[in-house]
Amino acid sequence: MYYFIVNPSSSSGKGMKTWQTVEHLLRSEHVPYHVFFTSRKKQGEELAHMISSRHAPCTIVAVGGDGTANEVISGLTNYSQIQFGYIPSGSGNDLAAGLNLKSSPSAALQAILHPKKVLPVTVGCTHTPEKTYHFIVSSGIGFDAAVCHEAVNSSFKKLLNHFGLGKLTYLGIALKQLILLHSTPVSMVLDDRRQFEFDDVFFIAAMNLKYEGGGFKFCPEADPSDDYLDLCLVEKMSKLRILRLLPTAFRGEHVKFDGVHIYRCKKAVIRTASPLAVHTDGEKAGFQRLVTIALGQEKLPFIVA
Ligand SMILES: Nc1ncnc2c1ncn2[C@@H]1O[C@H](COP(=O)(O)OP(=O)(O)OP(=O)(O)O)[C@@H](O)[C@H]1O
Repeated sequence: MYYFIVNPSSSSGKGMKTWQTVEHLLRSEHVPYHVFFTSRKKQGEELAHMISSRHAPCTIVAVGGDGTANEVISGLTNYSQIQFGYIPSGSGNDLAAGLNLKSSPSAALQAILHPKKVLPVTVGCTHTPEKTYHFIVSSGIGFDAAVCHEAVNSSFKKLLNHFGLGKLTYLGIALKQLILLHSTPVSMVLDDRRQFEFDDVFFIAAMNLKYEGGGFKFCPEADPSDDYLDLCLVEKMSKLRILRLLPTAFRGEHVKFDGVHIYRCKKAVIRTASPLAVHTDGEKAGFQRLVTIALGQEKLPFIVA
């Protein structure tokens, strides 16, 4: 049985149109399915938990943006008994880009109905003193997270989505956030043994996939099935230099800049001198001075082709 969890309001209403296309195809192929629509935050997580604990074995499909995929994945249990599918209809769509998923709803659905490749994907966990959050794309602290915090309720995002340009939201807000940008001392321990101290850091992005923020290829070598997180740490530099760096990050060429460091680890403990914004898959995870970002143990069977 196929269970669909649909965020109708993703990408400013595009989610409903995407679902209508998908439903038409399901009916024309006489595929048995159940559909649930989310109407508020966190409902995707609750639905995913209910379906995976009561109805496995089954295929669970999220229809929406990266935030919806994040909620559904956060709620899933019984990984060995389910297959996860994703039909992108969001603003940024970094998850689809990172896994090379089909972007058209009909092609994405065909891949889910007739899977040729199911990738065992490791899900990440960001532990804060209050709560543990999950992520599949990335989790970050500092500048990139401040951009995500603003993008979540942005009317600019709604406007750009209206013209099919939602991806540019993050770049636009990033340019604005540059004005507010500040750095902080950071101490970081990787895998309980490699210790680093930095005087001034703008942000750290822990990447399971290559892209975040609507296409910034912060960790060009990130691979969701390799059991490692790739970290991109950007030290303080002039704002003019950041302005030059950001566009190169779309091609992953920012790694050549002095002050940009790439690490690979299974666990990162990050302490900052002042509280900084934290995100998981673009969703808010508060302001924190201490986070532990790590990969989980289990692998989620993710239909990728
Ligand atoms: N019916 C709803 N109305 C408003 N918000 C919803 C609804 N259902 C879910 N949400 C919330 O909307 C948030 C954003 O949704 P989603 O990520 O799918 O779309 P998006 O923001 O357009 O895309 P992206 O994350 O790729 O930028 C999710 O965190 C989810 O909790």
